[in-house]
Amino acid sequence: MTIETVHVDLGDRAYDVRIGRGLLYRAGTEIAALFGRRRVAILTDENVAALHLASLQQSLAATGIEASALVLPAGEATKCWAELGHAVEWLISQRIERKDLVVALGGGVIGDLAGFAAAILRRGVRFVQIPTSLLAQVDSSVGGKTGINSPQGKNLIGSFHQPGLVLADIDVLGTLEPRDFRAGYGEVAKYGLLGDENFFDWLEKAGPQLASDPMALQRAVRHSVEMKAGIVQRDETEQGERALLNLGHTFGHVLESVTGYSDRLLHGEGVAIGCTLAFDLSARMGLCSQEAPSRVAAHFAAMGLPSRISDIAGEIPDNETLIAMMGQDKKVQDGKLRFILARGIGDAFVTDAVDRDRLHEVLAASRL
Ligand SMILES: NC(=O)c1ccc[n+]([C@@H]2O[C@H](COP(=O)([O-])OP(=O)(O)OC[C@H]3O[C@@H](n4cnc5c(N)ncnc54)[C@H](O)[C@@H]3O)[C@@H](O)[C@H]2O)c1
Ligand SMILES: O=C(O)C(=O)C[C@@H](O)[C@H](O)[C@H](O)COP(=O)(O)O
Ligand SMILES: [Zn+2]
Repeated sequence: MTIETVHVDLGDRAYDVRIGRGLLYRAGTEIAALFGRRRVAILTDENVAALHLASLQQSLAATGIEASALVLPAGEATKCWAELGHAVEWLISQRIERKDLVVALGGGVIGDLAGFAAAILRRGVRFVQIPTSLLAQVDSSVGGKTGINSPQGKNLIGSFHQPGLVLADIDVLGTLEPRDFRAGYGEVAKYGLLGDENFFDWLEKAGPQLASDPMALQRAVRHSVEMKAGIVQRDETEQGERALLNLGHTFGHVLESVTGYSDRLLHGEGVAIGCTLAFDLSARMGLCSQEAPSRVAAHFAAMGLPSRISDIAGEIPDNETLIAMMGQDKKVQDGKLRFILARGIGDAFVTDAVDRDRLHEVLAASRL
């Protein structure tokens, strides 16, 4: 299987996303070819470090690149002020200069935190994404959204800072825990739901085999990255079309916040529930057929993903509280909630014309 390249054309911030097998072992060569032998500071988490850090370090050393590494705790709670401060102070202590490289080796948590650390260190240091989770390969490593969470809302602190290179090695996905693989799949399905019904049709057949079929997996990663790159190229800072990538997230982010950014609900699981709720809301508002939300929920169930609020263990605050918390969403304009709704599978759009009664109905039905 070949290594494929998706180019993200952002003018002087353009970069390549390289996708294929064995890329971790080629990281030193790929990085040296593009940036020369600059010093590298790797940020990673404890799970990824145990499995993949040595391979990256060997690859860099073999190319004559000097690298040091900081290992952070694994999990969503790491996207916080304390760990950001820890990472930035460590990078300063390593005397990382603007033209050196911060390398994010990990899932979306590490990518978001490392990218934000690189954005604010010395007002901007170059960085490379080496995404190791399915979610990070198909979504978070591309597009330059970086940041951390606030107890008041998800990703409320951050900046746009594009990577200079993304290396997505399909082989490293083989060590993911099944639950983390499934959660990442939530974002894969999102692409079909927001803009490509043919892709969703294919996923309905190929999805259950993805984890054991590297060719199908690479196709899913490449297609997702192509879709994201296209949207980001047209709307880098989310003035319009990019908000489509937020399908399911108005619901999902609030559910992540109220579950304390914990293992009770992973980001991709929140996206799966949120996408189902967005389709249910669309159907109740007469925008799409009643079959569409059933098809979405059935596919997530077939993939072992949750699709209802009642699938989350433990207490969830009442609907008034959830809707009040949606007021912190970054898509809010002039105090008005904006949602991504759909006319059908693969046909999403952004709107502030949301029927509050139907919103209550959707949330209530999802708890049954
Ligand atoms: N910036 C963006 O555009 C964007 C897009 C989507 C999601 N996100 C963010 O990404 C985060 C979720 O990312 P995630 O699902 O990757 O979570 P994560 O980074 O917590 O990774 C999930 C788990 O998998 C482990 N892991 C990662 N790679 C592994 C591997 N190869 N083998 C074994 N274990 C591995 C991690 O240690 C962790 O325990 C959320 O914070 C979300 O907000 C950002
Ligand atoms: O890249 C984007 O744009 C996205 O919205 C991708 C989402 O999957 C991702 O979770 C993103 O971090 C959410 O953005 P936010 O601005 O709502 O925090
Ligand atoms: Zn997401």
